[in-house]
Amino acid sequence: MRDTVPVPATAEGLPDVLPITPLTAPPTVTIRPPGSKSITNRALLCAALAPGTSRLRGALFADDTRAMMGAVTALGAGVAADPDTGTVTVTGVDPRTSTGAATVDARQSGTTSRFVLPAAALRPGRTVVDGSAQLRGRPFGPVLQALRDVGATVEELDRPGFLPVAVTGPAGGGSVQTTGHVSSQFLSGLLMAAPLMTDGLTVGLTSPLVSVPYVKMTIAVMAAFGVEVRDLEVRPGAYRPTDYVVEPDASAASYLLAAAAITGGRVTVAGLGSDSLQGDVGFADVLERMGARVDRHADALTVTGGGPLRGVDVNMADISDTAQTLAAVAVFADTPTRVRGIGFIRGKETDRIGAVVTELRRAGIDAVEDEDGFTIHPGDPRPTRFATYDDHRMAMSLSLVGLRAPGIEIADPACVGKTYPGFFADLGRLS
Ligand SMILES: O=C(O)C1=C[C@@H](OP(=O)(O)O)[C@@H](O)[C@H](O)C1
Ligand SMILES: C=C(OP(=O)(O)O)C(=O)O
Repeated sequence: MRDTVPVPATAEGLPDVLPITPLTAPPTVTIRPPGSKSITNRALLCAALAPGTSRLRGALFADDTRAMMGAVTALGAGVAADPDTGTVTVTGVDPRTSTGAATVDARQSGTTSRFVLPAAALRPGRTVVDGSAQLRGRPFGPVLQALRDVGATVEELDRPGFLPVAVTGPAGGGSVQTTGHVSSQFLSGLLMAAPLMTDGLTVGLTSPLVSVPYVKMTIAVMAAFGVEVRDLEVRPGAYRPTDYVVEPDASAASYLLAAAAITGGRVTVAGLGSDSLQGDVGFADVLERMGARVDRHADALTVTGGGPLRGVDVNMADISDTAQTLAAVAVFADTPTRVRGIGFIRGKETDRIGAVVTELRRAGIDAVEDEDGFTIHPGDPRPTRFATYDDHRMAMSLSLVGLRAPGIEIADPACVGKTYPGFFADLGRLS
């Protein structure tokens, strides 16, 4: 066990441009993707707020979780990370007793920044939260307003509603209203800090909630650490230090399962069972609707391709991190695919609707941008160097096109380091 945070942050060693070689035969392979980013970052924060020592196993080691490890360290928790065994040992802190100045660099991580702001608002000390230029372009207004409403002082240090911000507590809690349609991460962050607010917290939503399964995941991880959420109400209380096992990442699994569907192979994702906490396992249901075979086991998920794929009309508001994956699959279907309900993904790492449509069009595919999603007409992609917009999901999704079409290259492949540093190594296991 090492006593710093020696986390491999990037997909080191990747070239500036990576050619993808089409598969010569359908793959039959079992792969265990790395730990879930979303569960790792929730468990890290709950553990950091629990008095005592918690141990996370199967945690993700990537740029986003490195950001959260750094963030909770800045709030005063102890973090000892061992990437070789996937174990993180966290020594919790009571932020309400923490008075010094602190600085958090959330890097590119939406979860880290949106989860840590309410936790930082528990501290009587002043915490500056900032991130990469990309994260500075993503919305924060709703959570900043909610923190003011529960008694914290919030200073927007640049543009109103954006990072960097300084937050000074303590946040007393009570009840607060916030929006649901921009990001579910605001609600998740408020809920995780809530038990340490003097009055607890009840959250009301002023607009429909997107990414609903992530809030259920928040409630499940909080429960594992001993805190109950009922009807978005949290009573004052304490987290319990816990040994916690992190599932493999279901969004990461979407690329591997999609690869099976488009190449007529069979891919089993180990460790993702039918009782997964992650909504993104539902991506397999979409592949099933398209004609792939899906076998669900207690501790694994298998997709088998082979027959023709039909286009689908699908609302992906619950599983929007897999929308770009579906765009790549849709290229190889027999009929068009329409994805709805995901207008909010224009505010992620990039405008994901505009980006995926632009890139597929550059490859000669008839892709159309809709206000709340996109439509992809099947076609034969021509050789193309895909731009990836510093968005890990652009790189991972568009590389799927190259498993069938010759001449596909991925620019800046190292951007996968945000959540899946070993992605291209795992993709190579398909050939
Ligand atoms: O809570 C989480 O762990 C996440 C929620 C989703 O974001 P939004 O709620 O902003 O859609 C998702 O896109 C992100 O990758 C992880
Ligand atoms: C949107 C994502 O991440 P985040 O919001 O946590 O930065 C993602 O991983 O696709």
